[in-house]
Amino acid sequence: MDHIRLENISKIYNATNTQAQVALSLLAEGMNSVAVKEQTGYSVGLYDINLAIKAGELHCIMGLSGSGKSTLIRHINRLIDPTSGKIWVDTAINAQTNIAEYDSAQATPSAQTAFSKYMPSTVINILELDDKGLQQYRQQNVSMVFQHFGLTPHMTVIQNVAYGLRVRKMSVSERHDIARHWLNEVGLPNLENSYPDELSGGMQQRVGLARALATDTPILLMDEAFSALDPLIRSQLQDQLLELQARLNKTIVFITHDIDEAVKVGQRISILNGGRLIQTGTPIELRNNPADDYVAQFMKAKK
Ligand SMILES: Nc1ncnc2c1ncn2[C@@H]1O[C@H](COP(=O)(O)OP(=O)(O)OP(=O)(O)O)[C@@H](O)[C@H]1O
Repeated sequence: MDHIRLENISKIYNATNTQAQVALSLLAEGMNSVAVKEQTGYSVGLYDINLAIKAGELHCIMGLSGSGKSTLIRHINRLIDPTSGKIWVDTAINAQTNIAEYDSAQATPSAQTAFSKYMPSTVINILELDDKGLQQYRQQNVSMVFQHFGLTPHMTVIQNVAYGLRVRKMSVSERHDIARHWLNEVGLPNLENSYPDELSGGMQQRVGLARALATDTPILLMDEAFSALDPLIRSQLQDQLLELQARLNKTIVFITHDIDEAVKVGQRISILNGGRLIQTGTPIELRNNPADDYVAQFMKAKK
């Protein structure tokens, strides 16, 4: 069952719609994003991305610097709006959904038609949301873990973790109970009254993870979340994420430029190059059947 589907998503930065059409036409003719930038002056974030992310999968987005990874993930919570395309999200899916049951209850002849034909009321194009709808979508469906943690320095650890719950009409003690639970889950009990700068990088990112998990959203976006950490700590957090994912069953979109990390944590990996989606597959599919040299080089670089 698809949870998120990007349909013909393109993003041309700093261009009006008319200006962007010039860049899009060149891209449609096969010109690469560097040449398009040289010729038009516009940066290509993404071009014609079609990608379905399944409910409950940990999906890695891989690619070199500038390939469009951050641009892609930021479309899913609409920190960035595309130049063109649609973004479908099934808002009926939550982490508690028994995906197997849900799947068999839906007649799904193909992934392509499942969204529009069989789940019309819960599958929404998030680009059509108004401000209130967008706020609600963000609160209920999607949370994010950032590369540089993004913690608020003057708040204690527990206040940081409970922060996302403030918008829900919950008492402080309720919010703190939930925050305490998640701090425990990420292996950080007894640090609730510390401040972020008293913690190591690895601990700060555990707080970032606990904060994202505390909101109980079904979609978790992780943008190079472990990239700033030492290899050993990074590996521990990868293990912890896999262990949590096995229990929580969230849909996780995980950006990394490290193929070893992608192969370790990703059930499927999508590889971007110059704003284009080159290939999506399991690590084994990518290794055995790379779509081009770029993918082959990545898979060869794997330790
Ligand atoms: N705000 C912006 N204005 C103009 N161009 C941008 C902007 N953000 C990104 N770009 C361009 O879009 C392309 C994709 O950038 P993006 O940051 O999505 O790539 P990335 O794969 O996440 O890179 P990195 O690994 O370095 O973070 C790049 O050419 C970049 O220069």
